Amino acid sequence: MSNSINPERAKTPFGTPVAAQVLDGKVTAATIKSELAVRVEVLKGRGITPGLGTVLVGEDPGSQWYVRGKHRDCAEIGVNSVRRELPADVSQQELEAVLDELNADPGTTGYIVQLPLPDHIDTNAILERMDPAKDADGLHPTNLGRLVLNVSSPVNAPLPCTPHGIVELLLRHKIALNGKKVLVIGRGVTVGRPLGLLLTRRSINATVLLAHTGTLDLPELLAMADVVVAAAGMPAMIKAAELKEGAIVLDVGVSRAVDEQTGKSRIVGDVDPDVADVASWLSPNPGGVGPMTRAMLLANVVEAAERQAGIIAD
Ligand SMILES: Nc1nc(=O)c2c([nH]1)NC[C@@H]1CN(c3ccc(C(=O)N[C@@H](CCC(=O)O)C(=O)O)cc3)C=[N+]21
Ligand SMILES: [Mg+2]
Repeated sequence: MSNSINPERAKTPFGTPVAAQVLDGKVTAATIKSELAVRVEVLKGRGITPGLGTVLVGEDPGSQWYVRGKHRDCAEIGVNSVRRELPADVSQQELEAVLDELNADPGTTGYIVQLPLPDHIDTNAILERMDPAKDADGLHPTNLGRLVLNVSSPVNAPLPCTPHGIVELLLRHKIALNGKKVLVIGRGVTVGRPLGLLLTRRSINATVLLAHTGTLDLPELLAMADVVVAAAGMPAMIKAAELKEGAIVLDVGVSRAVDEQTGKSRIVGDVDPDVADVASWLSPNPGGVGPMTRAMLLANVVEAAERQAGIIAD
């Protein structure tokens, strides 16, 4: 972090920069996991053990790492998990046959297909092949459709994990978005697009600006945003000087860089570290939205099992 004082910040009554408060995804995810563990016990008392299936195609080390983490998370809250690993050259038909097995397996109450899939696979056809009642990512077209129709909630259908994690992270820090201008950067199907739908619900009531690579004047939008959600995957693209004083900033993008000193790979977010000098709240990366995404996956698995057991989630 630089030592220079942002000139705008220096004009505040405080005179010197005050570091942003941390939107701590690690601590919040741990709280959510302990709440879910109680619900898992209730299900087990009724003879139902929730089970997550993961489907991993190919040997990308990053994807392998994420999937391992998901199984660890399940074990922590008493959820069973099964792993299906397929070679990178698996055919569409073979992959669909695995989904059919998981759809039919009563022990698998929810599952995910780790993305991205290899280019020769039709990803949308795969997502559509899933049983929407077992869709732990909330990415089946039926569940995305329910989000558009505003009938999804934990009661009726799963929500996509990262958008839900972002909303939950804000709620649990008592940050209300009613009437606020939220700039979402990135229009991907897993984050930006569904997040816009979630934030504009009446219960949250934000005004959403959805920016993307075709956006012409991003600085103009950044200057007016009360909240910025950076999900572009462009290292350190959000700079302190572009932001409104006191903005709330969520760093979602994940890029990797090799540390010159250690030679180790490390995570680089979309937000420049200097942003901590002007933001009122900042989600770190790592330690922010990533752990929340994983917690919301667990929530989807538990809620799917509750729906299957006829227990209504709240
Ligand atoms: N079907 C599917 N569902 C997904 O949810 C999905 C996916 N495919 N493909 C890849 C992305 C990426 N993703 C992350 C989840 C957790 C962290 C996470 O917990 N990160 C840690 C640090 C991780 C590290 O140190 O490498 C953190 O932010 O603190 C990151 C990224 C889920 N994804
Ligand atoms: Mg993170």
